[in-house]
Amino acid sequence: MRRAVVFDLDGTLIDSAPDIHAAANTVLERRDIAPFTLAEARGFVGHGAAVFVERCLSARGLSEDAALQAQVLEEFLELYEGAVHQTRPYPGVAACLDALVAEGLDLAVCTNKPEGATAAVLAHLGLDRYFDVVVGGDTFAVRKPDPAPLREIIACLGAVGAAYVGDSEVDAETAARAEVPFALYTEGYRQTPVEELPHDARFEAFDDLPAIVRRLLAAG
Ligand SMILES: O=C(O)COP(=O)(O)O
Ligand SMILES: [Mg+2]
Repeated sequence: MRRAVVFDLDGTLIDSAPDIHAAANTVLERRDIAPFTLAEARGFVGHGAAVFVERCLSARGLSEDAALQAQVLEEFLELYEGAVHQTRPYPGVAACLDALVAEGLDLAVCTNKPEGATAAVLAHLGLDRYFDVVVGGDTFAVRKPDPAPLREIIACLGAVGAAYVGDSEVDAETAARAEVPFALYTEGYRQTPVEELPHDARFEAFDDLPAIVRRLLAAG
């Protein structure tokens, strides 16, 4: 009986906001558009690169300019794949993934980050070897919070039980719609108070996740 743990990426396995922030500001500054703080940029992450750029421009009153939006997105995506310099896994991530693999679980990633940037950062950090399936925001026609990518991953792994681990509003909604138990990592990019986000378990340290996963999979 195969069982799987599917992870969100940005704000869950890795703290990538500093690189996303730097890439965005580089593109905006080329056009004399005022840069954002790290906290502001972090708050725009969650629905993929296109929505991230839309949110940046809309915060500067530039949401009506479709041509500008397309150019900024194109330049942002060019920088995004190499945006790995400041990105780090959260503390305890590798040891946690080792422990889950040792328990015989299949691991996968379901992120809204573009597929190319996802592959690049996972390889850069040596995390790619853990995952049997990796789905990005542009892998399918739909992305989270549509439940289809998560469901597709679980079907593709042939898993009879699964848990989803993520940090955000998007992840909580995805898990609920896919009817998959959800563990919320509380140290990521969520904007909503923890109590207001539906979750089956929550954790602030990756050391605690193997026991949580065991409990969620036993209950499912
Ligand atoms: O890149 C994003 O907007 C979100 O990425 P995530 O789904 O891994 O949190
Ligand atoms: Mg996330």
